[in-house]
Amino acid sequence: MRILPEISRTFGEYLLVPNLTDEDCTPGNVDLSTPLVRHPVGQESPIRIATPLVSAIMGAVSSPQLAIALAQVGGLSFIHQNQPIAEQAGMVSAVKKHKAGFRHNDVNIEPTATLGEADELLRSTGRQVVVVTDDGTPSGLFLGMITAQDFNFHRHQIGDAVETRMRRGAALVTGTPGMSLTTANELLWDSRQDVLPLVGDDGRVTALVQRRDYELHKQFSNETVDASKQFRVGAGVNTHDYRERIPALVDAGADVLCLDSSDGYSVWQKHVIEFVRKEYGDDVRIGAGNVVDARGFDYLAEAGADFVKVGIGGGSICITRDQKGIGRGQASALAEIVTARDAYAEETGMYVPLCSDGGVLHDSHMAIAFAFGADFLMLGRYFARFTESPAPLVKVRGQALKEYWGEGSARARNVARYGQGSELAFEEGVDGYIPFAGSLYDNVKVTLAKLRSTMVSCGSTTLRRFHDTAMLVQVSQQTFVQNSEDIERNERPTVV
Ligand SMILES: NC(=O)C1=CN([C@@H]2O[C@H](COP(=O)(O)OP(=O)(O)OC[C@H]3O[C@@H](n4cnc5c(N)ncnc54)[C@H](O)[C@@H]3O)[C@@H](O)[C@H]2O)C=CC1
Ligand SMILES: O=c1[nH]c(=O)c2[nH+]cn([C@@H]3O[C@H](COP(=O)(O)O)[C@@H](O)[C@H]3O)c2[nH]1
Ligand SMILES: [K+]
Repeated sequence: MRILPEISRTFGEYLLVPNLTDEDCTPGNVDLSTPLVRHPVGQESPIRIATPLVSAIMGAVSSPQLAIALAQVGGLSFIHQNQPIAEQAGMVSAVKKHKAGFRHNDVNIEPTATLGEADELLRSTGRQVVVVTDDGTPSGLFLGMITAQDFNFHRHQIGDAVETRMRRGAALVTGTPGMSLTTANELLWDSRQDVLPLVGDDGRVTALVQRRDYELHKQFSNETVDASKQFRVGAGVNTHDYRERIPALVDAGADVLCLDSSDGYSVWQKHVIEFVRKEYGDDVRIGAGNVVDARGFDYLAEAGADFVKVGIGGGSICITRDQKGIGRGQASALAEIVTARDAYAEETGMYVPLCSDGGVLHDSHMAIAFAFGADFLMLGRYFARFTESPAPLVKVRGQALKEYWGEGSARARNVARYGQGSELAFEEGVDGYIPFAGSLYDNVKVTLAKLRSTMVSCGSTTLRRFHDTAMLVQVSQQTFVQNSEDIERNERPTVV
């Protein structure tokens, strides 16, 4: 037995002390881009992301819709692996089919369906338009489009047919498959339509170009896309069915894989990385974890992991520390592993990025994690709160909430991992609710503005410099209560 000579610390126990801010150090000059996968020191990582945030490998968090939104703002999602292989591969390919600027046509309805059904489809998918095809499928013949502006239940009956209100194909301006995005956008603006369908010679819709996407593209010019302008997407894998799951995900177009486990310091993870290298060389990138000390990092880096994920028991839905008694404060774990990462880079010439996973409760914790030296952050609770997450939105006593459950909870039905048949021996996660926070686009914008502002106060315009020069101080509990304890909060609505 050995006891580490330290107290295990979390993000909330630290504050940053500002450094000198000079004329060039402005929020507009801050570059938040970061390497995602291993690369020789001094060279570019083969995959970089402009926004250093990735969504957790969780059923309540990472769906195609969230993955597309997050890629639009420069981050990356990891589609969860706690589902049949074909379903996960289907989600990956749904993201890949969504070329930036060109939306995959996947929400369709028959002309004889009711306006009530069209309304439900618009709401449940969060889309602006439903494409009407003769058989209601994406491969049916294009007949027209229906949007929320085309009907109103004060004027029209819920049971009226879609064909009574849809805009007919003949009256719409359409584009042709293969046209450039610039041409398509020109047509869209000339037509004054919100959506331009691209219709092939066979009368089928291949893609949609939306005005909202154009505006988003202008707003977020740092989309995470591959060489053919398709959004990048990651996928979780496990150490059990990887021989079948990995080839299916690679075929579906996954850009990067990540082992999803509470404990990555195992020979099982080494076997999976070896499998990937043998089958695909460096063409397929795979992150590994989670670990909480330098031994775990060195083992996975040596095994060839493309990035290493840090964090055991720090997640908002985690009960691993109670159930198994394993874990470590996220700040302490990161501090040790950052040193190991830099030593490994020095010795081998290979930089293996670190992902800090879990435990971000406030936006300020993100800044602390980057100051400690994380290359990017994986977030569960943060993204589950948004409109785009797959978690159901519910109302409890008038408050809008999103459901959020851990991958180790009974709800996730992650029974295979324990190798104990259909009985889940014990739970390792919570199944609960968190306050609904609105759209990912609005929230990420505010979060990144805060991060830029913190970095400016600390005199840094890059994450690396921020880490190299950050001065952190450990605080007493009293520091947080002292300045607001006798103020009654004025409950004005705020952006979370
Ligand atoms: N980050 C965290 O603190 C935590 C995360 N979770 C999440 O819960 C989910 C499940 O995680 P785990 O329970 O760690 O799943 P896991 O599948 O990695 O491990 C479950 C058990 O199976 C064993 N095992 C793994 N591969 C094996 C193989 N090929 N042959 C024989 N035995 C093997 C492991 O040693 C372990 O005892 C993941 O989504 C994870 O992210 C759960 C708890 C904590
Ligand atoms: O103890 C746990 N039981 C679970 O059921 C569970 N599910 C996910 N995770 C881990 O938590 C991370 C997300 O954490 P946050 O919500 O704090 O962002 C995730 O990224 C995971 O690392 C779990 N941990
Ligand atoms: K272990």
